[in-house]
Amino acid sequence: MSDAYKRVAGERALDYVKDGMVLGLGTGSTVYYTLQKLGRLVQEGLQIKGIPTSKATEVMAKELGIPLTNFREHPVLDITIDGADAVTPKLELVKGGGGALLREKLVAGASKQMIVIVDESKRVDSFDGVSIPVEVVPFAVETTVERIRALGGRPTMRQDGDELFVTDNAHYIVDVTFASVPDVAALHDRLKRLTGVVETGLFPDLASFVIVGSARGVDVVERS
Ligand SMILES: O=C[C@H](O)[C@H](O)[C@H](O)COP(=O)(O)O
Repeated sequence: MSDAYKRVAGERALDYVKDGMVLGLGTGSTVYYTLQKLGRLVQEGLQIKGIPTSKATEVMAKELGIPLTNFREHPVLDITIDGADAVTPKLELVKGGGGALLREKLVAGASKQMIVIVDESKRVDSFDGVSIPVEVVPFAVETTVERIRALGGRPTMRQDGDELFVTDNAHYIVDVTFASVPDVAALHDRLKRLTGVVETGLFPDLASFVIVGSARGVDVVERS
């Protein structure tokens, strides 16, 4: 059922899209449904341009005939539509399950609005024990992992089969859990201060609202 919930949320986000907009195109299995419908709308005449948040999304958008642009031409985007791995009632997000967190954060941060699309399984009360992706440089990665451990995290290097997972930006991902995350922004800041950390998958304040797909249809959740 989760795919049906992803579809309903992913498609609903397009109700907010209008002719002439520049869109941030997120990454993942929920955005998949947004892209499929966006491709159909473009074929029917909708005039938009997109900036993809990953190579995978770029490939899919091109296959679907969605016109693409870049930051040089459009440094400010109207709306980014993207998924998430976990969402709290304050609309704090964990992202990066697909490894695209760095470009996703750059694109969302340059957008007037970020619409997050999830199925209801992504709603959590807190990030206690939730796996948080952290993008790190390969050089001295062992040291960076130990520094993350020293902050109280339980880090695991993300694998891709027998190899380490490599992001679109040629970095690694460390998936980290913390037993208790009382302050999401503070944890992001502590991780970000480590020299080997490029970016974290914690998005404390970027979501404008969240569209949640469930058996009830869709709920639009505002920050509480
Ligand atoms: O790196 C991947 C992204 O942050 C995704 O948006 C996130 O992992 C959610 O993906 P999905 O919609 O496949 O659950």
